Amino acid sequence: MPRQKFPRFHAGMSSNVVKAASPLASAVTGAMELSVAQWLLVVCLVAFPLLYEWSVSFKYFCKMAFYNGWILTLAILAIPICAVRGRNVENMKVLQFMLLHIKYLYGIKIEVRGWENFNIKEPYVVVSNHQSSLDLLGMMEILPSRCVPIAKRELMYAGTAGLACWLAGVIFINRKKTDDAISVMTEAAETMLKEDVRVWVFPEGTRNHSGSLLPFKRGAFHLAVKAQVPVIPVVMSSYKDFYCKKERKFTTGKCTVRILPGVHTKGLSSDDVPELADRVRGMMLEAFSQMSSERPGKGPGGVH
Ligand SMILES: CCCCCCCCCCCCCCCCC(=O)SCCNC(=O)CCNC(=O)[C@H](O)C(C)(C)COP(=O)(O)OP(=O)(O)OC[C@H]1O[C@@H](n2cnc3c(N)ncnc32)[C@H](O)[C@@H]1OP(=O)(O)O
Ligand SMILES: CCCCCCCC/C=C\CCCCCCCC(=O)OC[C@@H](O)COP(=O)(O)O
Repeated sequence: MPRQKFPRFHAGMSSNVVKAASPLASAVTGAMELSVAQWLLVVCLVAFPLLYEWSVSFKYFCKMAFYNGWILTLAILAIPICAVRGRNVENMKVLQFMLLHIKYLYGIKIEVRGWENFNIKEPYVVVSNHQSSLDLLGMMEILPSRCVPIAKRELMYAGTAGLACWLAGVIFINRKKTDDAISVMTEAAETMLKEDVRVWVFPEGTRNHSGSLLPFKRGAFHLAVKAQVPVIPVVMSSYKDFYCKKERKFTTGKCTVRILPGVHTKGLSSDDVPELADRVRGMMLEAFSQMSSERPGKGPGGVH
């Protein structure tokens, strides 16, 4: 004879009794039924917002991780769209369009001054200061049409972002091999004229958040002199009020981007490059200090 199976209702019955008795006890019983994984999830869901609001560093890491992760994700969408055209500077418009909203996500207000200085039909070289990877926001705000940045070669290997950059015609240079970098930039001078392309260079050659400008590398100026095209300096104001890598600070804030009048290079030769580079750096430093002193409640001493 098959053994009769009795429904095992004892546990259920007792919990029903408890549930009826008190909602608190019911919650406790419910919690006791959670698996370890569910417990971990609950702890994370509670701890994350608390930690995010309480710790400035945690907030900084989350915001930076999301910034990079979001760009890598957007690049997944951008790649097939760009791939239709193949490697083409027009693809930079796709990247620009897809990146423009990020400033809203981060509550960064960008004010642009000097738009009229970009009203030049011929190709030119844009040179700008380089504080952090957040420069991408200011860059995308004003990027002229058919303009490609020069970037360190390592960026090409940054997963989907690297591929998207390559498809958009970003010029990669190997900073460890000066001769290679120079020959890539010499080729760029020819391409600028032949294909009506503008080039964006960070003449400091690396990120610098010291509150001033590093000495300029000369590649951008050789490039402009070789192509005999103007150099247009662009200055992004200090991020210090809302972003500081050292202090792990990243809040909302405002950045001013100033496009300065172009500096002509017609008739200049490579001998004139050091003087040209110094002159442009002087203009940018002056604009940078001026913008810093305009910050509400801050004198020029506010910049370190
Ligand atoms: C929706 C999805 C989106 C996904 C992705 C989104 C991304 C969107 C795209 C955005 C990309 C943004 C990328 C930003 C990345 C920024 C960077 O990577 S910055 C770092 C790279 N850039 C630079 O380094 C540019 C500035 N550097 C230079 O110009 C340098 O001069 C150099 C050419 C790299 C060489 O540097 P170095 O080796 O340090 O040597 P120098 O001392 O500067 O020069 C030595 C010597 O050579 C002369 N010289 C330099 N350049 C030239 C030249 N073109 N022609 C001739 N001669 C040159 C120089 O004058 C020196 O000689 P001198 O006698 O001492 O004067
Ligand atoms: C599967 C591989 C995953 C790789 C993950 C890489 C994460 C990067 C993700 C997104 C890239 C965002 C593009 C940001 C563009 C800005 C680049 C930038 O600012 O480069 C710094 C360079 O100018 C100077 O470098 P150094 O200061 O000399 O150092």
